[in-house]
Amino acid sequence: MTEVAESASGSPATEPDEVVRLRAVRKVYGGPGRGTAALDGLTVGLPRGTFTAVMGPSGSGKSTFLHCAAGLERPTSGSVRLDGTDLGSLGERALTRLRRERIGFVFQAFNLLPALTVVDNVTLPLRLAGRRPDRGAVAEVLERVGLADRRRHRPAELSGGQQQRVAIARALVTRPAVVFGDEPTGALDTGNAREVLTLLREVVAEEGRTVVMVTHDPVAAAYADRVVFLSDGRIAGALNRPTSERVAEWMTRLRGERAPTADDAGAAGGETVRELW
Ligand SMILES: Nc1ncnc2c1ncn2[C@@H]1O[C@H](COP(=O)(O)OP(=O)(O)OP(=O)(O)O)[C@@H](O)[C@H]1O
Repeated sequence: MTEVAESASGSPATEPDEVVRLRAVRKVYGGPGRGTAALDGLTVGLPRGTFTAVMGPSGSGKSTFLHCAAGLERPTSGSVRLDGTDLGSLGERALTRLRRERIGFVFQAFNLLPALTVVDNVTLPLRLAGRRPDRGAVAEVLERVGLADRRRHRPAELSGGQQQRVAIARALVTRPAVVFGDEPTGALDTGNAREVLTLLREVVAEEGRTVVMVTHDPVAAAYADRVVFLSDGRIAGALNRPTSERVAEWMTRLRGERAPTADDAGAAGGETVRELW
């Protein structure tokens, strides 16, 4: 986890190297002035080389956050920077190119093409981007996800956990600035989920990749360096070095009548929003 060095004045001496920065992001479906805001002025930064889990009650804005951060949806107002690029300044084609080249996605459904072999599924994003897959890089990524001996298999010949590892290899093969996961373990049994989460942890710890994962599962969230909690489209708080028990406590409070207070954050070993952002 990147720590921000404090100067004598108490302000950060150096900015953490942030891969993603959302500033005052608001997203209103159905147009401004109508409906409620799925994101309501959200400001958050995600340091490079960290694993962040995003949690919150149903409807709190997790998917909308992920979609805005990854350039899949445009905010109604506010800004999103990804790896130094202001996404709002990009037209549709440039945004599509940035998504292909700088972002990896892993979803709950593995979204593999059934007719293609493992290696062809993994290299698809490169080929779509008009790049020739580098054999060494592909072999390396298959080795990383433990599927070097399955390269000629088709998805139907693999377990769910193996299929999700193919999807992770596909997300990693472009060496993206950030990998976004939307419930990546939601369709897996406990053992396969643990394998996939361990793999995500390893690519962060050993390769310095940045992973951001939406999850409903406190056990999954405990694999992250930090859990960011959303409530009603806002940041409700965050936990560094989370345990599943503390994450579950936070979720219980967030599902209750009131949002956690600074006292709750202290009691749960968490940090208040002000301390983090
Ligand atoms: N395309 C859409 N059109 C209209 N409203 C939407 C759309 N997508 C999301 N919303 C609304 O925005 C709010 C936030 O939704 P979002 O899917 O981001 O929440 P979530 O935390 O991911 O929920 P869940 O855990 O149930 O998946 C909800 O009130 C939802 O109904």
